[in-house]
Amino acid sequence: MSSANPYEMPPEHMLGYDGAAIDAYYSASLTYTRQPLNYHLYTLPRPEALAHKYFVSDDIREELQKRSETIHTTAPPGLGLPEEMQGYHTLVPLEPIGADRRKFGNWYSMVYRATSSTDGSTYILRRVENFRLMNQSAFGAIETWSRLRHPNIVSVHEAFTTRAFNDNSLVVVYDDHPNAQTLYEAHIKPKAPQFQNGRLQAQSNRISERTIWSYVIQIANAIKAVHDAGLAVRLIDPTKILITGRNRVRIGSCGIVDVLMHDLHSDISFMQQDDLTMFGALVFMLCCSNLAAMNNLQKAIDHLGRYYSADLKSVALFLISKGGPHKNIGQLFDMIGSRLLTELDEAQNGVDRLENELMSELENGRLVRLLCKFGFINERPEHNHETRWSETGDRYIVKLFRDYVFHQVDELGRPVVNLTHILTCLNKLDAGTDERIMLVSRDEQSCLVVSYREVKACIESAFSELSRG
Ligand SMILES: Nc1ncnc2c1ncn2[C@@H]1O[C@H](COP(=O)(O)OP(=O)(O)OP(=O)(O)O)[C@@H](O)[C@H]1O
Repeated sequence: MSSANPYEMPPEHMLGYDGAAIDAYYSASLTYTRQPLNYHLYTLPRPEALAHKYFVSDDIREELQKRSETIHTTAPPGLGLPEEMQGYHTLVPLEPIGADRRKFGNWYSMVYRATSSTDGSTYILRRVENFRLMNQSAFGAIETWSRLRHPNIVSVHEAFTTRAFNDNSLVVVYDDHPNAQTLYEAHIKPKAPQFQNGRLQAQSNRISERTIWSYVIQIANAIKAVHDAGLAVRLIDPTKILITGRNRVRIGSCGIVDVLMHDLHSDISFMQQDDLTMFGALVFMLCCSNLAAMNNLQKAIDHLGRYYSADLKSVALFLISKGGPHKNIGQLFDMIGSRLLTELDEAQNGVDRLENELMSELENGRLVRLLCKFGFINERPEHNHETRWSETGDRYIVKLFRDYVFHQVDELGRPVVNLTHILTCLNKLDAGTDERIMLVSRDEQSCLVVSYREVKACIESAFSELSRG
């Protein structure tokens, strides 16, 4: 009896995967029009009671699909962007060109997504315009940053200067988190009013206490890792912290200030103290939904006290207080107490949820392999000088089975388009069950009763004949 497990089959039975046939470094000149995707193309609403799922849930699929679409978006022509630069191509600006621009210290900066020619992945390039590097040692900190990997920090890859933009630009390269939003965009930027109950109503930006704690814990965790590595974040601002998934925040733009301010030799512990103050200001800005919250501290404290817990207020005040040289990020964790456990619970629940989602996709690859085998065999115009190879012998049964799976019609002659039928048939075929089915030819002149086990054997023998050829 043949094995029911496709992974135990000898290699020639496995479907070949030719990595070289796929161009990972897709051509920069490739432009095409994207058709809007129907994200729910192949899932119908299912009764909740059906515990077993075949596909990952629609909202996760849609989110991941949108990220993938974002990665493949190209820039409109005529922006005058460099074609290629230090191993990166297909640059796409992530901010509107020519819009109102805030300065990054003394400099203007611009953010692009670009594809690496080395590994085919996309990265984020933050370019600082008109920056002249005086001393190569300014890149020293970038090396330390690039070794720091942390779940709440956008990883730094490398930095270089370039004249590709027709000026002297500094470029720092970061991990790409497609469709990330900054904390500013998500929580502070005023939202357009919306119609509710027939009236145009202002949208509140207030963040729940639970979410604020989650942000505080994640950012504190990142700052601790940075300080432990002997570095300082130096830029903690709602426009530079990204939300990269559900509730997940990461500090972005790390390392850039170290290069820009390299000549101003500051004491690291002083800069680390500064991080805590910036972090405290961030908490006030988020709680008040206002970038300028620190301009009127008393008002900000009153607001925080009115809408949030006393514990959160203590944390914010601790961070902005002049605590002396011994004040450090570790002390914050003593104040957070059991909220850390709540965060841990949530994170673990999140992993469980995703693992369950992953389980539902587990079988897809197996079924695709089976479908590919069908594709290799059915309607093959010729094999071994036999033009009717795919219509004769075992292959005839494979053809009838293909019709049984895909080409059934109902009593009125309408196509049966039922995914469950296909999945059931393919799973029984893969398992090689003894259940018997009746296969009927299209002209209804011949009729065969066969078991799934027999059909499976036919497919295996036809496929191995092809693989040997
Ligand atoms: N690592 C990253 N991955 C994905 N998107 C990113 C990344 N870093 C930045 N972005 C996106 O790029 C856009 C521009 O970033 P930027 O930091 O310039 O924000 P900004 O709000 O425009 O700030 P500023 O006004 O200071 O330029 C933001 O929408 C942000 O979500």
